[in-house]
Amino acid sequence: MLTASGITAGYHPRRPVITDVDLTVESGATVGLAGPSGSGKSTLARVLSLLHKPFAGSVSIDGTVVGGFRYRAPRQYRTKIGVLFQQPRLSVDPRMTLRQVIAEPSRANGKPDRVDELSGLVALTPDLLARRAHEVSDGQLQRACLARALALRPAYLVCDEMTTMLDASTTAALVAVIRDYQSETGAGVLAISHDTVLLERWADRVEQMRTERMPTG
Ligand SMILES: Nc1ncnc2c1ncn2[C@@H]1O[C@H](COP(=O)(O)OP(=O)(O)OP(=O)(O)O)[C@@H](O)[C@H]1O
Repeated sequence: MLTASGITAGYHPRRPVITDVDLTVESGATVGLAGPSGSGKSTLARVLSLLHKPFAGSVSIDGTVVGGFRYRAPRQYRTKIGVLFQQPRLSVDPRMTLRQVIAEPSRANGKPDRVDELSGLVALTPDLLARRAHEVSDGQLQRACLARALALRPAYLVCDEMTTMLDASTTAALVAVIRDYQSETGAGVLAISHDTVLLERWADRVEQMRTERMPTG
C-alpha cells in the first residue's frame, strides 16, 4: 500500500493547499483522484511521489513511513514509485534522444537498460528512439515517459493528468499498457484526471479531493 496520512502541504506554510488529507493506493488497485482545478491534486501527487515535502503528515510504502522527501528520499523508496506528468516536455531534457530518456533511470541506478523491451511495450519504433525529445510529438514523448516510468519496475505508478495533452487513441493505448503492467506485476496506480468519463472507466474507485479554499485566479 502507498499511503498518505494527514498530509498538509503547499508552497507557503501559512497557506497550505491541502490540509489533513488521507489517501491510500492499494497494490493491484487503480485509484482515481478527481476534484476542481487548484484543489491540490498535483500537490498531493508530488507528495506521494516523494518529490515535495509536506508541512505535516507522512507517506508510507508497504507499511513503512518514508523518512525523507526529494533528494532526502531513500533510493529504495523513490524507485518504488513511477511518475507521469501532464506535460512530458517539462520532465525531459530536450537534447536527449528517446532512447536516452528511457535508459536514464536504469543507468542512474546501475541496472541494465531494457530499452528494447520497454519501447516495444509503448510501441515506439527504432526510428523514433533515435530522435530527440524536441523532434517528436507530445504523444510520442509521453510514450517514452511511460517507458521511463516503468523502467525500474515500480510497485506504484502516479499518473498526474497523464493524458491531458493526448488524443483519444494514444490515451487508450497508454492506459492499456498500464493495465497490462498492473496485471503482470500487481502494481498500484493513482490516476489523476479532469476527465471523469476516463476515470470511471479506468479506476476501481474514484476519490474526490475536497476543497479547503477556493482557487484564486
Ligand atoms: N510551484 C508552486 N508554487 C506556488 N504555488 C503553486 C505551485 N504549484 C501549485 N501551486 C498552487 O497550489 C494550488 C493547487 O495546485 P495543484 O496543481 O496542486 O492543484 P490541482 O488540483 O492539481 O489543479 P489542476 O487540476 O489545475 O492541475 C493552486 O492554487 C496553485 O496555483
